[in-house]
Amino acid sequence: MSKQETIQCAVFGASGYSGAELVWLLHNHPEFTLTHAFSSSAREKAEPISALYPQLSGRCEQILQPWHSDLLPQLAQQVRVVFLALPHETSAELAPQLIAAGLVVFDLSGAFRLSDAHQHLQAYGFKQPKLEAAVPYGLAEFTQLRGDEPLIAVPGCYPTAAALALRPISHLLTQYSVPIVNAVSGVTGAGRKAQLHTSCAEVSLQAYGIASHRHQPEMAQSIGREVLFVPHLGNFKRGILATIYAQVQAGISTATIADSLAACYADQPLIRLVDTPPKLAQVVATPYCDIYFKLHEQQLIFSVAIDNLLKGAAAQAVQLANQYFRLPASAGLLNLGAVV
Ligand SMILES: NC(=O)C1=CN([C@@H]2O[C@H](COP(=O)(O)OP(=O)(O)OC[C@H]3O[C@@H](n4cnc5c(N)ncnc54)[C@H](OP(=O)(O)O)[C@@H]3O)[C@@H](O)[C@H]2O)C=CC1
Ligand SMILES: CC(=O)N[C@@H](CCC(=O)OP(=O)(O)O)C(=O)O
Repeated sequence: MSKQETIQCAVFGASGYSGAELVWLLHNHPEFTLTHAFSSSAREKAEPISALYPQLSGRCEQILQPWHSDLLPQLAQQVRVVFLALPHETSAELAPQLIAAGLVVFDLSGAFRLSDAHQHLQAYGFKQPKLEAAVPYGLAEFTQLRGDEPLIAVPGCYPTAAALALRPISHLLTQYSVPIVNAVSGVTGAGRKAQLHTSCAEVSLQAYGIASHRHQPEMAQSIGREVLFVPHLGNFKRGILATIYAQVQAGISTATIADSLAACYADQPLIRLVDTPPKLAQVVATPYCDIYFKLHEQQLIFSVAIDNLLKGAAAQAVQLANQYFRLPASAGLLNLGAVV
């Protein structure tokens, strides 16, 4: 494919953490060309993304521009695909306009992840816009995109880690097992906007949102059974380490679990089944999800690691776009490092 024939795309929320990672991935992608990067605080004066992220100086000088709805007809002519790395409610408002203009939207927010409108309202505090077609929930390893969907909901960071461990073995759990997901995230999970309680110097490893986080219903929907979720915030920059406990049926062996995971992920290049509990350092700045498990009597324990901004956000979105356009799952995702 010559550069002329690449797929033109745009990023909204490009000044934010997930948006900046998207810009970097798309800037380097062999089959996509990033033509527009929007940021709500971009001034009329053109400013390159390297003004916000100096580590990109000389490597990516993508201009950040402000968005006005007047730009939509022109954008729809120039671009096929749009990635939204925006607050949930902003995505909910913008995505229907982009779809109506004929664009394909990969939404990194939670605006369209929950299929139950009441659950969505409870979790997010605003009504989900009604769309004509059902929105696929894009846990990449478990989603078959046809390539004609107008909107794809990219899963949340914590639910990605939990579901990649639990989905392949869910049928081996006891009927009433309610898996417990304890996960620790770095502060980039809270986004770039400065807030005292997520500032690295203020944070000291702490649980929050116990059994009430909006990702709990998302995990339950993805896994197909109730879960108990306890997120924690750690004073490190990026990465999620999830420890997951679930009860398997009597007689299930280590080999059965290993075989289920191996069969499920045999052709999935971004899942690594590992023999020792993963360290965050081995996934940070990579698009991988590393999964380790141990069976102790009937208790199955997983240790799972992802980079929240990559496999938990930008890299998974690009992986889904790869699938949408029939490209290899890992196209443009390996050997790049990260921005933030
Ligand atoms: N951080 C993470 O680990 C993950 C994040 N996500 C989701 O991705 C999305 C982006 O998150 P993240 O990158 O962390 O967030 P950031 O806070 O880092 O960035 C948010 C972006 O949205 C823009 N923005 C904020 N308010 C508005 C508005 N009213 N109108 C238009 N643009 C606006 C900001 O632009 P500006 O600053 O220029 O105004 C910024 O570019 C969220 O929906 C989040 O839930 C999903 C998975 C993981
Ligand atoms: C550490 C931290 O604050 N993490 C965020 C979750 C990450 C995120 O942005 O949420 P989505 O995946 O739903 O988009 C939180 O708990 O709200």
